[in-house]
Amino acid sequence: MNSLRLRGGRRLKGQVEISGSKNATLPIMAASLMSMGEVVLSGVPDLEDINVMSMALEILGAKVKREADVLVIDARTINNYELPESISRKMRASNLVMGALLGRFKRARVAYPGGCAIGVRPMDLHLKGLRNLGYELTEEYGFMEGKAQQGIMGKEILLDFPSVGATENIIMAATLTPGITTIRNAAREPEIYDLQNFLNGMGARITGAGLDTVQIEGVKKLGGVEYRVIPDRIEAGTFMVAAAISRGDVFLGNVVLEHLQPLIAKLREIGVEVIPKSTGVRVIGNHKYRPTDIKTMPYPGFPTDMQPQMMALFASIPGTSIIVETIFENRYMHVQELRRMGADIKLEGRIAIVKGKTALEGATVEATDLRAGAALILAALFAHEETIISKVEHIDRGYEKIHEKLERLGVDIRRV
Ligand SMILES: CC(=O)N[C@H]1[C@@H](OP(=O)(O)OP(=O)(O)OC[C@H]2O[C@@H](n3ccc(=O)[nH]c3=O)[C@H](O)[C@@H]2O)O[C@H](CO)[C@@H](O)[C@@H]1O
Ligand SMILES: C=C(OP(=O)(O)O)C(=O)O
Repeated sequence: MNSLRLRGGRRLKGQVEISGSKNATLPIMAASLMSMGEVVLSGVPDLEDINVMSMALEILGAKVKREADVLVIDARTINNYELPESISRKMRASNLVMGALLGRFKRARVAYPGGCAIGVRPMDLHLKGLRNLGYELTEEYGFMEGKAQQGIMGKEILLDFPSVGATENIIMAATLTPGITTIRNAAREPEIYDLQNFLNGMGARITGAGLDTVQIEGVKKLGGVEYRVIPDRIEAGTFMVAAAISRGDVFLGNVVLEHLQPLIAKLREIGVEVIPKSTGVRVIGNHKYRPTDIKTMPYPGFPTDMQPQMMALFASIPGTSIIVETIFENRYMHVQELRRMGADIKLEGRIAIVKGKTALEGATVEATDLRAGAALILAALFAHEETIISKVEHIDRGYEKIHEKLERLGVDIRRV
């Protein structure tokens, strides 16, 4: 198992190129299963989660080839609609093949997904939505099994909560289901909009993604497409916070500023200078930050995937900042590790009270999940002495070559 050794105290300086979005690529890869042509994806990040999704597609019978940041997927030959537990358990996003397989075969058998220990993460909203379309869904022996009933037909579906994955699974199944499906209270994340654009590129008829009502007119068949995925807004956000916490000066290339608005607003409130440029964004830190509050919400609210990183930043700002985590009930695993580094954080249910300090101390800590690991890297940039972060495999799920990118910005970091 890998660890990262990181010596804090340096101001980050220079330029970093943001990779393609993990959370956009994963549903797009799943949706490729419905294509009767060749899918060529570019801007695909080199990440463990992407490798797992590639394996899932291959197990289902697709051919997947990778060259640099381009992935070529040929699903014309797939003949299997069952995803075994050995692969499903490796990550939460494996559940996204469900909607695609139902669309393509009108049958699917998918073992319950695994993923980070940030909450229970049930599948009820996915299954309820798919049932509404006329698919019969059963849950037995650790599998979700679906098949089309007579006369499946697009419908009005009202999601009880704007779940990202449920919205994506329903969009995919509805794409190859006759009639018109309308999803109300749909998730509005940029990754949903990217999925819509990708599917429409293959011949789907979807409108409204990015708003709370998405309409899908079922088509009979999808063809091939060449498509570039959007930049990763969470990787970008993490590097923005890295610039801020190290009181550095960093230019980020390959970003979509609109996707970063909830974070930019908070960074500016704190006193971080965020300067949009035509080819990216420049972030300049200083020593006069003010504490603030965040409440995680579905997009365009503040993203839960940036909550741990903001907690690290708050721990470096004298005064009291408050965090309310409303999306995942167990997304405070990083608190205990940040405390080892001297952070003063109290938890009251879903509320975290962070009393910032002028210094943190290096320690031996564990990345308990992906963004918790990112928060520890950020805290380590601010800490005196050396921090050793174990279980880096969690961080590698979502950050492409993170130690190399940080090293180029002047961080004293080693992978051991
Ligand atoms: C691969 C990917 O894109 N992952 C992202 C996706 O996860 P994911 O799609 O799993 O997140 P959801 O939006 O579905 O989950 C949000 C909340 O809804 C609950 N829920 C969800 C589905 C369901 O059927 N029942 C239910 O109760 C979850 O337990 C959670 O508390 O969106 C999350 C919220 O922005 C992000 O943190 C993840 O990084
Ligand atoms: C929670 C995340 O991913 P996943 O949904 O794949 O667990 C994340 O990207 O922060």
